[in-house]
Amino acid sequence: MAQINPSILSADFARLAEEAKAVEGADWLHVDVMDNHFVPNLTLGVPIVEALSKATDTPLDCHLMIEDADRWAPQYVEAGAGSVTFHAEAAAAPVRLAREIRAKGARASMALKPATPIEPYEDLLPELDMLLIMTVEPGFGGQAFLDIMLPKIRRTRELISKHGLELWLQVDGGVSATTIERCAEAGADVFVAGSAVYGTEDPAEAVRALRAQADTVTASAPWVCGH
Ligand SMILES: O=C(CO)[C@H](O)[C@H](O)COP(=O)(O)O
Repeated sequence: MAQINPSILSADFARLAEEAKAVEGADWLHVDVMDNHFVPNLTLGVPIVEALSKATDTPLDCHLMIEDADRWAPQYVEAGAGSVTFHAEAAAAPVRLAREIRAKGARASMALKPATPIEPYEDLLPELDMLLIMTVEPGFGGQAFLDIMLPKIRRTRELISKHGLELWLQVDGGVSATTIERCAEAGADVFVAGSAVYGTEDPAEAVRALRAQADTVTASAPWVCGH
């Protein structure tokens, strides 16, 4: 079954606890951590992740768009994140970092910006629980989906199948009712959606509708491993 992870980047930051509760049927809550260095935007850090983890039963999927990921990522596990995604472009030692995240008890995930190819990371895939392919340049919600990322999603799904891995394949950026099926057909099974969830009157219903839409594709996909 497809997973839908609402991105709190599109939520009301003055009411984060309520906004987290508004999507409690979601699989994970996607938390965008930005440092104004790795991306040209600044959001939140460890103390807010710690507070959010106490405010909701939905597990936190923390996406670190920050420099010096090796130093900071383990602190997000300690703050309560169930999954921590670091960027390949920001990690000095991605294998060591993924092992540290797993050893601390969270799922380890690595993200690729649009211009970063998957091929140099093929041998690292067994070290990861999830691979995130950015379908916009990271930094802001509400951007248009980059169709040119679909071949990379397809190639990544082929590598996952080739190695027989149970790795989740997440897409983030511009995911909506008009793009989610294309992502699912290409091989994604975890979908981050910001404005397509929080930009609606009923965020919980938006999550259900997106999941149902993605499931029309993933239900018959040969690569679904029943998560
Ligand atoms: O990581 C992100 C931006 O860097 C956000 O998660 C993403 O953009 C979600 O917003 P939307 O669904 O509106 O594109």
